[in-house]
Amino acid sequence: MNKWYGRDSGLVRAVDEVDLDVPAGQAVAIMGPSGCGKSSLLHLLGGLQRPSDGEVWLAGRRIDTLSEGALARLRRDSVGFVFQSFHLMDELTAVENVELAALLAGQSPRRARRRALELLDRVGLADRATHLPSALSGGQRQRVAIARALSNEPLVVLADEPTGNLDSAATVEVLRLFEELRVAGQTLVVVTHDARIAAVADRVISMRDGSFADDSWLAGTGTIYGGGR
Ligand SMILES: Nc1ncnc2c1ncn2[C@@H]1O[C@H](COP(=O)(O)OP(=O)(O)OP(=O)(O)O)[C@@H](O)[C@H]1O
Repeated sequence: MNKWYGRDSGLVRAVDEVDLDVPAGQAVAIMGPSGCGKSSLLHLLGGLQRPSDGEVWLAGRRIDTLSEGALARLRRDSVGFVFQSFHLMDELTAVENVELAALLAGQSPRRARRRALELLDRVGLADRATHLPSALSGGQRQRVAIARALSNEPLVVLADEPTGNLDSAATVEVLRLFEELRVAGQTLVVVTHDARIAAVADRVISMRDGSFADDSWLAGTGTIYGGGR
């Protein structure tokens, strides 16, 4: 698939002829210098952007041709997003942030609350459930964001520089969580500059100028991304 921005002499080939299969349960780290297309690729995988050319298949379903509404539902119900700057709602407590995502994904209020509390417990923040994000450390905020990303039981968690704003100790906390998710069989795609995250991934892809310069894994049968060709 391709993602181009601009045109003519201003054309940027942000994602250039990339062919990616990700089997269920694989933890993938995408690395590479600034501007090589990592975020653009992640946005294509999450249905946040459409490819300029080519197809995106998620769990056997072609997603790049979905309507805006269907794409929004797919993101809400099937994808967990984690961002560098957390993107929590400042006026909601930790548990409310997680709960809201579960409610939006269609869970009943009672189930959404129970699931939110379970997830906060899973990320080690049961005792911070009623704190506002402003009363949490960066690492704690990112762990709330990871709990939120899991609230819809996503097919895949997509993370864009999840430790980019964290100090070393907080990075280790988040690293430990990703490792737990990987062991639990959660499919993960993480864009990162952090070699420590890459070290716990099953597969490391290095990008250069929109293409894969290196891929530590030899493609087999695709079941999460790919499989549509
Ligand atoms: N909306 C846009 N319009 C025009 N060009 C864009 C747009 N988004 C990204 N680009 C360009 O596409 C290329 C890839 O950008 P992208 O953000 O995917 O790279 P990245 O590897 O994630 O970078 P970083 O590590 O700095 O976040 C860059 O040259 C960037 O300037």
